Amino acid sequence: MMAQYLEVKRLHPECLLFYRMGDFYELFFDDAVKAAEALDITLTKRGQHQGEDIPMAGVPVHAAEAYLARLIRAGYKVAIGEQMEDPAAAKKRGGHKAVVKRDVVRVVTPGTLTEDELLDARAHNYLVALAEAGGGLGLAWVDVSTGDFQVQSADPGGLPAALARLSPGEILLPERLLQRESLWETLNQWKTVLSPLPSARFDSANAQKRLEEVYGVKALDAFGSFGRGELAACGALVDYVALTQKGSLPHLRPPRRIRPDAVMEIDTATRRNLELTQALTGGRQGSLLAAIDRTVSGPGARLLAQRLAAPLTDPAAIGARHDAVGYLVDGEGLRAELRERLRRTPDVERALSRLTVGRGGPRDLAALRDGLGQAAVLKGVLLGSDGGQPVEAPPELLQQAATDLGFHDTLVDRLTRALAPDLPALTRDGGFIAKGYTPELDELRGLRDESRRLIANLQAQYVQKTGVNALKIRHNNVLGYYVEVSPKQAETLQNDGTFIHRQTLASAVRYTTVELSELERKIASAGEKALAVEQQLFSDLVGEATARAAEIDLAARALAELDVAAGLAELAAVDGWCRPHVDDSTAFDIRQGRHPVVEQALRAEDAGPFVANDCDLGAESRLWLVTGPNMAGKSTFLRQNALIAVLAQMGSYVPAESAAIGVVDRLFSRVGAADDLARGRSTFMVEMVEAAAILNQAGPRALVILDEIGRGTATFDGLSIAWACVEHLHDMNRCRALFATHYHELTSLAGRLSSLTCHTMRVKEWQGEVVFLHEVGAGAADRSYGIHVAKLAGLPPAAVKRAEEVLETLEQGEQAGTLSRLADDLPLFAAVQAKPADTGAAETGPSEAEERLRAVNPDELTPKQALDLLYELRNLAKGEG
Ligand SMILES: Nc1ncnc2c1ncn2[C@@H]1O[C@H](COP(=O)(O)OP(=O)(O)OP(=O)(O)O)[C@@H](O)[C@H]1O
Repeated sequence: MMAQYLEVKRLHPECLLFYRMGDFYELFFDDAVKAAEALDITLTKRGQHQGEDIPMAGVPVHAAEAYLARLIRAGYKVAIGEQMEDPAAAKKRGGHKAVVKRDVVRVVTPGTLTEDELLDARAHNYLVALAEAGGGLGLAWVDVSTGDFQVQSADPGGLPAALARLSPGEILLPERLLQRESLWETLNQWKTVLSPLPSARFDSANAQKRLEEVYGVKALDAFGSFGRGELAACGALVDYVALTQKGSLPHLRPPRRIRPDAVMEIDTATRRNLELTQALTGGRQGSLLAAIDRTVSGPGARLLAQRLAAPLTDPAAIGARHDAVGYLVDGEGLRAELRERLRRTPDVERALSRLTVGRGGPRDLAALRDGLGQAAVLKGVLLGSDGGQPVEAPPELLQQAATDLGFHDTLVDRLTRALAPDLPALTRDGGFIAKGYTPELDELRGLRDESRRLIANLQAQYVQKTGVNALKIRHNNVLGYYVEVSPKQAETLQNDGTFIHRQTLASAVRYTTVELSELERKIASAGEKALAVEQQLFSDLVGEATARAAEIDLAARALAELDVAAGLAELAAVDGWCRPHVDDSTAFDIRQGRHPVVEQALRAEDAGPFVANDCDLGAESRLWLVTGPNMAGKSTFLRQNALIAVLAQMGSYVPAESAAIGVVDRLFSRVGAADDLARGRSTFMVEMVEAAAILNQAGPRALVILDEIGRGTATFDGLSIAWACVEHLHDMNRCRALFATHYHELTSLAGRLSSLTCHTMRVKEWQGEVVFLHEVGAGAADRSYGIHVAKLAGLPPAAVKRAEEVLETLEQGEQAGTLSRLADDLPLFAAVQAKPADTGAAETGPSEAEERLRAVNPDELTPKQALDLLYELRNLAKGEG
């Protein structure tokens, strides 16, 4: 047996091997040690290998799913090694020593799950493949549980944002890409989900053949024109799915090619900062997704999350989504009806996928029956053909959904007639085919039930014959059916030739009879035959359903589309959101915008109304400098505008009175400071890396949100960096931007930079207290009120008083110092010079730092070199000071 084990294990070295032994899956050697630790189960030993004890751990088969889930979550892959024959068959083959044949029937990996128990109903689980061929990178992804299959080209620069958008469960890549320096940083972020494979598996020519074979086409052109990198990625993906499912490929839609510029590019840091699908605290709670999700089905929730993660850039496509939402905002009755029905619609996508890989059960067929049944009704509701209110014709997207819902009457009807009212989860024990569906099954079942009645008759007959009233016919798994009497009564039966003795216990004596054995045989064979018939009917039904996989899948997607549109419409109608106008301009004019998450939080806490604010980043005021005290709402204001852009472009209405937005192609945000200790970076370093990414990449269609850049370092450093960033954004990037800062000195830039305008969060001082109005007004703040916030936070009175004294002294000093002159000169350099000027060093000719600076050509510097230079300059300045 060990030899067999080692052979199976040799073929799956990267997996933990679940080796089936009777009612348990056993793990041996290192696998046992790892599993025992991850699952908190006992580590024992069994036998010896090369003179050493073999460590062993096991999980019961009936509870294996739960253990699997935990191992997958802990990042393991698991190969399931099943017994491929009956132990009796093995014995027949080779006597007592024969080992039951075993083979791996499936490899469970984080990216290839299909079971509901292992998946989150409301989130996609993407398996991603990254490949390189013909000098380009290709990125393909598939959700095996739904068959959604897409592909795009990528470059090392755009890869981080694409991966952040997909948030993969598992990433396949050729081993050699692990060594690629330009990808190292990106891949390192995802290292827990990487599955490196031999590079030969990513061959684009093989991939093409493989895909043509899978989709039964002669050329792939019908699906789009794919680059070689894209082909290689698709091929590797399909191969891996087939390999892990051991040949039974689930239904996969033909790969859909996405143009990288068809979606708004949002990098990892921005997604995190804006809490799009996950709050900073980790969960979904508190994220934008949670705040806008009014969907009522799993597929709807998944599609919503997918859309939020990938807002569009094509105004026409965005407008089409707005049309669908708008139609359902107006049609209140229709919306209510759709949502009520969708709520009762099961997850057709995932049921279909399980059925196609041969892992489905009777309940999955029922899901198709109910889901497709609802689809037919929904179609009628949508097109007004159900006798409801005639409404104006639905917009294109909803028309398309109605068409895609299709006609499935025959299948639904068949399933309705075939399935029993109460369904078991598994086909194993039968009992899922309805009475009356086939005469053959009814007859076998009748025979089985009839035989049971015959047994009761027989018992009555024996009671009469023997005069023993307590005589019973019973059944157990060892003896089968038997006649049982108490030892006292046994004598009566002993003398009757009919009864053949089987067993004597302290409390009972058991017999069989020829008639009883005969009946038993009949019952067993009727039961067996009935089960076989049921299982055959099951696979017929599954075959019938999977033959229509493409149409069913289309209907499933249409259901999700309807759920998303109706959910967004519900949100817009109830919370008073407006339809944004999105076009190709560079406008950004939000009137009375609100932050959806903060607004909901305030409402939940009954903490007063949310104050709406305007934001117009038109050509004259592309760059807004927002100052204001702590706690006045700067961050909220900045984020709300970014979120409104995301919502508008994903196809949702927005929390505002009106919104006109020229398509944003890239969104950047640097909000708040967070350490990244795992990667050995300080808060300041993280901040600078993110700022560098923005200044290097933001083009004229980008939207940039910068909150308190530079606050993680000494005042002068910070101010200088912030200053330089504002100038760079204004002159070089020329994008729409909101820049919040505590450095009031920056407001003096307004005079020099034509498209920069200053705004401030208004506060009122009232009876010595500060009241935050959360209102954005023109102008600049004159004070930070930091000490006021410290007081609110409960800093001891003595410390507050002392802080006020220190502030007063500092403010007097500042007026006399060089700082106030800062705005008059070339600003960044003035800050660097501030210290030497104090000590009179400036009079002795250009300093070393100045010399160094003159030798620099900023346009040729990489961000890293710029940062190094900054440190160098500071050290020089320190030396000179
Ligand atoms: N427009 C608004 N209407 C009502 N309440 C608001 C508004 N904006 C912000 N608030 C409230 O004020 C709190 C602080 O807001 P926010 O964090 O945006 O302030 P901030 O100015 O960025 O502060 P800091 O400078 O300390 O980071 C929020 O948690 C919210 O409760």
